[in-house]
Amino acid sequence: MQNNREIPLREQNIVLIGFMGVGKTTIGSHLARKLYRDFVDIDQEIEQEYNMPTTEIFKTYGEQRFREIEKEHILKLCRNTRLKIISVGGGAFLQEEVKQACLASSIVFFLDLNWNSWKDRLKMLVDTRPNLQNKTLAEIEDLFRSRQNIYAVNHSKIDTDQLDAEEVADYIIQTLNLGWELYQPTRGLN
Ligand SMILES: Nc1ncnc2c1ncn2[C@@H]1O[C@H](COP(=O)(O)OP(=O)(O)O)[C@@H](O)[C@H]1O
Ligand SMILES: O=C(O)C1=C[C@@H](OP(=O)(O)O)[C@@H](O)[C@H](O)C1
Ligand SMILES: [Mg+2]
Repeated sequence: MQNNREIPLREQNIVLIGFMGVGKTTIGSHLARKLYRDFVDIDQEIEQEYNMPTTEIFKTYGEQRFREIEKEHILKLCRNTRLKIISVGGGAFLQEEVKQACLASSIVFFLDLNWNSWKDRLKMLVDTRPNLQNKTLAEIEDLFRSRQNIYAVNHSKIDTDQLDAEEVADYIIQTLNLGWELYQPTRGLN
């Protein structure tokens, strides 16, 4: 496993985590464009591999199989790549090995959103998120709250409540620039 002490800070992958619908895919693609990096969305990779949407993969093969494929994709990226912007699904950090691999090899940003803001997005999410289907609002709130502890260990938490996706991406870039300059300054290198 690549360890983040072996990869220069400025070249480490950036991994976005957080609950379904907080904006990992949208913000990740803005971030990649703004930083001139490749964007990898793990759900999109899996959907391409299986040539079917996530909902169908869950129905046909089950969530357990989805988690195995998800783990394979993420571990491979952690081992073999740098300079990527990676959006992982909201359940990826349920797997301890995935969480540890990301934290060891990459800079992990937790996109936080409060429940009140999140629930306004439910309608537009439910058709494409199998883990939101056939649940009451109270059950979804329980899932939302119980998932928070898997995101609690991260390198930086971004409060996205008051920001649009582009603003979140800009804020992440400011945070990265501060960290990069502090820990691996470019001044005096040439
Ligand atoms: N900061 C934001 N403010 C408002 N809406 C957003 C924001 N980020 C994402 N969205 C919207 O929320 C929905 C879910 O975003 P998505 O990027 O698919 O989330 P995730 O990948 O975390 O599941 C999309 O319709 C997207 O346009
Ligand atoms: O949290 C989850 O269990 C899931 C989140 C989804 O990704 P997003 O977080 O991008 O919606 C996707 O991986 C799958 O539907 C399962
Ligand atoms: Mg997504």
